[in-house]
Amino acid sequence: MLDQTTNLASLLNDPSLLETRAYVNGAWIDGDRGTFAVDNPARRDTIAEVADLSREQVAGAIAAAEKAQKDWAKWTGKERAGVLRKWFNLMMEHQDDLATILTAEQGKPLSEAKGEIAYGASFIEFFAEEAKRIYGETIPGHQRDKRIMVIKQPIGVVGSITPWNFPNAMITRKAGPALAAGCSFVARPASETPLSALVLGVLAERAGIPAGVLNIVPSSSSSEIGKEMCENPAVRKITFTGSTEVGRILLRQAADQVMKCSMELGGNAPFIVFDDADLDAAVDGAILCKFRNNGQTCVCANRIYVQAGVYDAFAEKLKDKVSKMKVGDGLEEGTDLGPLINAEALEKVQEHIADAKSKGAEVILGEREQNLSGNFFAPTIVTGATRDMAFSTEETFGPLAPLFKFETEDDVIELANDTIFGLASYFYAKDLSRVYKVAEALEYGIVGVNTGIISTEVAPFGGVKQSGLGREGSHHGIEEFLEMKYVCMSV
Ligand SMILES: NC(=O)C1=CN([C@@H]2O[C@H](COP(=O)(O)OP(=O)(O)OC[C@H]3O[C@@H](n4cnc5c(N)ncnc54)[C@H](OP(=O)(O)O)[C@@H]3O)[C@@H](O)[C@H]2O)C=CC1
Ligand SMILES: O=C(O)CCCC(=O)O
Repeated sequence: MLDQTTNLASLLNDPSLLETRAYVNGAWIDGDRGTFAVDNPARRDTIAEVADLSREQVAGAIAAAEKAQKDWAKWTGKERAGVLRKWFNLMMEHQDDLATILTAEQGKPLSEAKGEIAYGASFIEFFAEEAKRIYGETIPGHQRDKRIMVIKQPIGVVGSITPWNFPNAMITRKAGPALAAGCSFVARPASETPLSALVLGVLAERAGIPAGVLNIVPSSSSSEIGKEMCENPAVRKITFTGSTEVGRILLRQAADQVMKCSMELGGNAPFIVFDDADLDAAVDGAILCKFRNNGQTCVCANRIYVQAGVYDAFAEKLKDKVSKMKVGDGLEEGTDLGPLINAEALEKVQEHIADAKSKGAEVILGEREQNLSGNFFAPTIVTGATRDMAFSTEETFGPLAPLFKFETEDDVIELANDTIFGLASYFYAKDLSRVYKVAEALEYGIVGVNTGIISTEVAPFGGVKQSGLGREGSHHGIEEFLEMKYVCMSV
């Protein structure tokens, strides 16, 4: 455990993995703006001071990435696959240390952090394999003397901005396909969780990824760095995960350069339990889906709709299981729910509960702030949720499960789709025709049927409506980092 007398490095098998300087052009550098503090959300104390890069330093990283990309693009797919594979192996070899660093700065339980490292590494493994399969195409010519060939080429320098909720996997899900495609990468991690990003730089260097191909640029000024990435003509693509609000800002900024953008933005996932569902399986699925990462996931259930005939039984079973979940420091054995990321996140959960109560909802479990020193909050269930309550339209991003009652399939589809978001959705049902109809009717990029976990490197992750643009993961994920060129030959 971390306390006043134990520092983070002493908890690691390989303390040299803990890096606080930025990684630019293969060198570890200090920030022109000094350092900024990284806090442990379980104790609210500072665990590291990290290099705070200026906008000019990030411009330098972009210039280095532009230069390095020219050679990297010439490597064969198999050569790129070789070093990416080494990077993957190193992540898995140091999985325990990477997870300890992640939990220390982000808060999630160590077992979940280990899961995230394996999940994050899986994108590097998957896209290392895809590096060899960037196929073009030939098209029969439109005239007798014409031959048409389509080739795929790396888009160039990629600017990446990622959030704190998955400080490892959100970077690897972007860097894996980018590097496999032959792009170079400048990553600006969330200011709450830069250590998990920097350790990826340490391992990339050890794996032999050439200088300048991967750059990690922590900075306390996200807006300045976002502007540099959008305004610098060397950057050809922005890839972002975070709130829809910031996604809109980046899209506006990127418009001036007509820059390609991938956006993984907010969600407001409905989780629907029909009366023919296996209720115990639905309860287990809801717990995984709602409380993973303490509800701080854009694919977490935000609204739980339960059909009238099974509403009370579902609420009772859910309450029974959730009441046994242990809240505590993620580094302690047996913790199911760690702290929330910061005080604002805690306030948002409290506001959503207060709003719901003022409109008639009943709290059947939780609500209290835990009697612990960090950003802890007890998992909370409210019944009697209605569409005028704040969580109907806004992501809570915390451990609050609101239960809405519905009568018919048509009603719940209308309710579920009544949002500007369209990332993940879930439902539990057995009737086959219902399963098909509902899966087709949900206006979401992802539908989980009889499962609460949908994340995998082999499937295309992404949303419709204001949840974003583009897909990450699967063979589709690499297309986001490639340009198509059509070559017309007269023979
Ligand atoms: N889709 C998802 O996975 C996520 C969704 N969210 C949603 O967003 C809400 C707010 O969370 P929050 O962390 O504030 O999300 P943000 O969208 O504000 O932050 C995500 C990333 O964007 C950076 N950022 C913030 N403002 C700018 C800007 N103007 N230009 C460039 N980069 C910027 C942040 O930097 P910095 O770290 O310095 O703030 C962070 O790295 C959550 O409650 C949740 O609803 C949040 C995180 C992930
Ligand atoms: O909140 C996010 O954007 C990350 C989703 C994590 C996952 O891939 O499951």
